[in-house]
Amino acid sequence: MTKAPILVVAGVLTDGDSILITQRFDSEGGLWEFPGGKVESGEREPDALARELWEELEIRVKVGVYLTETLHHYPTKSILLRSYRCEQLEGDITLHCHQAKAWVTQSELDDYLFSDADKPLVELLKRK
Ligand SMILES: Nc1nc2c([nH]c(=O)n2[C@H]2C[C@H](O)[C@@H](COP(=O)(O)OP(=O)(O)OP(=O)(O)O)O2)c(=O)[nH]1
Repeated sequence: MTKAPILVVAGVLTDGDSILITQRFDSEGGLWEFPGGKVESGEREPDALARELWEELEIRVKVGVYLTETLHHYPTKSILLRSYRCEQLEGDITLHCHQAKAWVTQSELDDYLFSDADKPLVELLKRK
């Protein structure tokens, strides 16, 4: 039987022309992604995203417009990745769950290796 996909929310924060991306630890594959995480049972997606960005980056955000979703099947699990624009309200970014962060322009996104689930979002951001 196929397992239900894991619902994951990801935030796209911008500063001028730059977009924030974060890198998972090498022990987790070392790929780049958009910060966020799993939605807990009963949680609204924007609340989950705001919680994750606080836990992962120590920033308070306002979750804005929904961008896109991708259903991606990894060998051991399926992820439904739903992304939203976010606006930083408070705090200085402190990494708790990633080994690095980068602020990149649209054209620089291609220089980073993203999780497969993120590729449609990356393509969307390159066109925006
Ligand atoms: N946050 C995030 N996760 C992503 C992205 N792309 C992608 O495939 N994933 C996957 C990696 C993980 O398998 C899953 C998210 O798990 P996570 O470990 O970040 O979430 P979490 O903080 O709630 O996890 P945990 O407490 O259970 O460890 O989604 C992305 O852009 N952002």
